[in-house]
Amino acid sequence: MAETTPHVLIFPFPIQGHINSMLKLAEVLCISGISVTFVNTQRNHSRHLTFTDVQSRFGGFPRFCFEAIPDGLSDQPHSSGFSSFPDFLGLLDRVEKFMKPGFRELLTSNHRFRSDARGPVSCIIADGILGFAIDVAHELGIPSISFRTISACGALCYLCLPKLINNGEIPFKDEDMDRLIKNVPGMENFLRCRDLPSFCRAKDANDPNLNFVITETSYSTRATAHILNTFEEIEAPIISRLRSSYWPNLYTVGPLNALLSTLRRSSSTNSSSSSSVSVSSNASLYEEDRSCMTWLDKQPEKSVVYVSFGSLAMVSREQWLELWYGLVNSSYRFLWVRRPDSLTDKDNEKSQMSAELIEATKERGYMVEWAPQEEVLNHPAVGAFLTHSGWNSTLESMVAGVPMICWPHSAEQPVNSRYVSEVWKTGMDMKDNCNRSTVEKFVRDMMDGDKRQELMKSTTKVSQMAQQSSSISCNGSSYRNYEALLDFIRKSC
Ligand SMILES: O=c1ccn([C@@H]2O[C@H](COP(=O)(O)OP(=O)(O)O[C@H]3O[C@H](CO)[C@@H](O)[C@H](O)[C@H]3O)[C@@H](O)[C@H]2O)c(=O)[nH]1
Ligand SMILES: C[C@H]1CC[C@@H]2C(C(=O)O)=CO[C@@H](O)[C@@H]21
Repeated sequence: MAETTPHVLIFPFPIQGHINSMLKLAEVLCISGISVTFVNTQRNHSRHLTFTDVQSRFGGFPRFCFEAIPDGLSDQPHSSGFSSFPDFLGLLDRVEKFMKPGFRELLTSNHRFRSDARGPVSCIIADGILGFAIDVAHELGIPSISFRTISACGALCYLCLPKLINNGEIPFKDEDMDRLIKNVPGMENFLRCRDLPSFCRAKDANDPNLNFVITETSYSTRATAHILNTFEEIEAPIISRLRSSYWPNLYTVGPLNALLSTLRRSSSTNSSSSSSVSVSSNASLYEEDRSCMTWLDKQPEKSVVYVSFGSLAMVSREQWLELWYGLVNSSYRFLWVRRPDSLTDKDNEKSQMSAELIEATKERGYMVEWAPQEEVLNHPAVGAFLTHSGWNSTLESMVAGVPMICWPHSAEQPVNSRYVSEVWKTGMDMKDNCNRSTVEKFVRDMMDGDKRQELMKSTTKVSQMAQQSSSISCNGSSYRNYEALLDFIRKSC
């Protein structure tokens, strides 16, 4: 009997950091001959068509298609949508009112997939915080895989939150943020109160954001299998504990940016077609300003600090100015991404800018609203990354071999920044500090201090491990795990 080609439906939480990693997984599966349907929201699908080359990127895969479901934004300007953390509860409301029924309708309606030449959906890969998608999969008898797009260390912290509450470790009882946390196994010697996910700083155990992540994380344990965008060598003890205590059928296939590059190279070498392999993996919901690449081309090697805080972080005018003065006073060059919707207080920012700040910025700074980040991190002029420690940014910096100065904002970023500084030694943690003298000191220490030599040794080693994990010739751990995931998906259909 002819082997049936699996038809996998992939469904991300509708924000940049989740879409990027899940669209990379979609392409990886397409290269392996799997039929893939990628479910976007209508707003994000429209942004992808406007700001990216996703149509040509997936045009060579006839068994791939996008589907777009309602998001409650159709009557709002194109620029609106979820792009700031305070709007999180507004987004959750739209997930409940529009995405949940829209997803169910997509899966249960006849006109969608029944006539689809690719055959019915045989496996659903849903974002680890969209628990309702697991319910729909169970109702339809379709195997479900939960893909949590954060680090393994972040995921373990979330899974341990009920225990932290039961043992009185959260909410915090006093102001001592350096007290060690006892109830996250494997982190007892270095994880402090201030390093826990930002939701743990809630004053009330019934905080809605805290309860959302606890509920969705517990939901995810019902999936048939789990995926993480990480690699065994960087988080081995945590991954082992996740498998033994929570997610026995766990596939670690990251860094997905490295795995995708590997499979693209392998595919273009093997395929007889001369079609050029897409090099872009841009899934941006904003327009990239590529002028920064021209500016970088004019800068000396390893001379630039790249500054970006992801797609959700909100920064006050006071924080911007402290960062700005710190960067300028460090005397190093900087490329700064200032997402247009990231300022909490837009008015009279210019009034605070002194003439010397403006002059110094012209001399050695460059600012864009959104950059081709992976290309920037791999540019020879970039010597360090001042980041918010979002997991995609952290992985991208690791693969590129760029050391990080971490200024975490929200979610599991504080856990990531603690691991970067204390465990992986691939950067420094500036957590809870944003004054100009601290920023200046961190940049100087990073760019030319003795500390840099030490950090570059471990950063280079981690970069090599990340590349090897997805290497076919090295039979890398993530490549092996990806092959095992493919086997699981093929047996599911
Ligand atoms: O100018 C820019 C800035 C960012 N990026 C890309 O945008 C993504 C940002 O993702 P990430 O670094 O993970 O940050 P967030 O957008 O903040 O991601 C959210 O989702 C992540 C994955 O779940 C979590 O780790 C974070 O805490 C959460 O804030 C990355 O792939 C970047 O390459 C660009 O392409 N251009
Ligand atoms: C808006 C944030 C709530 C938690 C989500 C998340 C996760 O998967 O745990 C990481 O950060 C954000 O993307 C989401």
